[in-house]
Amino acid sequence: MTSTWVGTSWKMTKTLAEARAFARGLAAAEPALPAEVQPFVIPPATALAAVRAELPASSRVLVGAQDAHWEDAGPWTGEVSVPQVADAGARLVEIGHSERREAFGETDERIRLKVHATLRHSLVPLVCVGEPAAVRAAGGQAAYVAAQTRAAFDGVAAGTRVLVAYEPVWAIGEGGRPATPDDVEAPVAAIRAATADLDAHVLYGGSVDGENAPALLDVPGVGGLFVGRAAWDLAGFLTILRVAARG
Ligand SMILES: O=C(CO)COP(=O)(O)O
Repeated sequence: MTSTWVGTSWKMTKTLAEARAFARGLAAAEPALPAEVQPFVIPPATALAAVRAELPASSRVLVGAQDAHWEDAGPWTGEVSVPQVADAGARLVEIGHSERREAFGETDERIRLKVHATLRHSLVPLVCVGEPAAVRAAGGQAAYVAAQTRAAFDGVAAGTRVLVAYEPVWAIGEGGRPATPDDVEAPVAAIRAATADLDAHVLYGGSVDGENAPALLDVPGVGGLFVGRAAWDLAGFLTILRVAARG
């Protein structure tokens, strides 16, 4: 995976009409997008199939799910499984975002099970790791993300293709402080060491925008960006895709 990966999770935003409009616009812009950038979009589950349907069959844009259960089917009210999101058009499954770890009790063990479920169905896991502010204040960030990464990929076969997003919790969302390249370098090196036997591609996420994107992409070991708010409108996403190609 040598290209620069640039994607957005819409989290819990967008109606179907808004999702379709974004996807139509992205499809129209795609022929002019830089070939060295691999775009991806992670809509809410309600819009997954619609976004995929708006993109041409030949589109390079990959669509992902924000989460998926570790079992293939069964009495799990409110959940969706990997086969279901694959059926809706997902090629990626985001797993272990800090919002899910914090608000929905996502544990390292569940994340590991979800990684294995994703791989069982030949989708690519996008595992999010990142330290909370208190861990950063104590200087423990590299060890913390290395442990999260090792736990997530425990038992995964050597050479397996995976994505990891380094997303420090204190850098994400409203009130987040964007990480500096210095903040990012050691944790990314730790993630890369923890995935040395895998075909891993490491992204940075947390308050990315068109201004800070080039410097973050220059950090050794960073192979892309995972963007929330700044890419929720199409113009913002296209800006970051173009900036990433220039880096
Ligand atoms: O959590 C993120 C991507 O998963 C980042 O969100 P923001 O870019 O809105 O800080």
